Amino acid sequence: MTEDILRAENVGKRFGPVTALRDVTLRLGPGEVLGLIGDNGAGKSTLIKTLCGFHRPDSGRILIDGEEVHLRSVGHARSLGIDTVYQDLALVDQLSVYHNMFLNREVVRWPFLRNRAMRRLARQHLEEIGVNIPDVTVEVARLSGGQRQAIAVARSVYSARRILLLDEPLAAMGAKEGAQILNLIADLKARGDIAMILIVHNYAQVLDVCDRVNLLQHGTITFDKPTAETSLDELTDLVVAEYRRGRLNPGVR
Ligand SMILES: Nc1ncnc2c1ncn2[C@@H]1O[C@H](COP(=O)(O)OP(=O)(O)OP(=O)(O)O)[C@@H](O)[C@H]1O
Repeated sequence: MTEDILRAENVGKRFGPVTALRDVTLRLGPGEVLGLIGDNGAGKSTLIKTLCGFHRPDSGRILIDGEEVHLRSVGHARSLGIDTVYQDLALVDQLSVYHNMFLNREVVRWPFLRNRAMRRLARQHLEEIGVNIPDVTVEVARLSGGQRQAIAVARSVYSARRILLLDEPLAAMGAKEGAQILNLIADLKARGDIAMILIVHNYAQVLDVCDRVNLLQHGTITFDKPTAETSLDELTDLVVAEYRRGRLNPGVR
């Protein structure tokens, strides 16, 4: 069996009285695309933020290539090859599109930033993925939600080296932009050298682009199957059943 590139074992995370993650065990194989689904508040974002070094787990452990790591920060995780696209984006509103695309990895010929090169590369990257931003020098504050999302995804896709975590990359996207991002994820997957975990609410999209799917319920993974062995009906039934149970037994957290 190939070794998992990323693994969480019995990870727990609490926020005061709320148990956001309970005994989460998750694995990600090299080049694999894992879809993470679950109800609102199930703990999906908390799990991504724990795997990318933003939150420290209260219990359990995280392993990269079979070796336990203690992620100290997002920067530390990035240095180990884990890049993230957050739900709440982390673009700098006052900076231009191209500056945002190269944030923290500016093209420099010491001591000067190579603005012209960054503008050209930003234009080229966006064009390659079919995202239409007419002017890469405008501040991102002036762009639509979908365009901002596209820039955040494009930025990570071009800098990702081993593991890319995407928290709802398709939120705030129109159908066309969403399809472009899905194509981009499919292209990256075809390259075969980047493993991804993807939070997506649309199960048809999960089945389209992911190799395996995990369902998170009340902070625990309760379902883990290759997408080839499941269906839209099964995924929908799981969530409807959970919804019924949750409404009948509130406070199970
Ligand atoms: N920083 C925080 N402080 C306190 N509670 C938090 C914090 N982050 C998350 N939570 C709580 O942890 C639980 C899981 O939240 P999380 O955002 O991980 O869920 P989610 O599955 O990503 O939901 P959604 O699909 O709505 O984004 C929720 O009850 C949430 O209120």
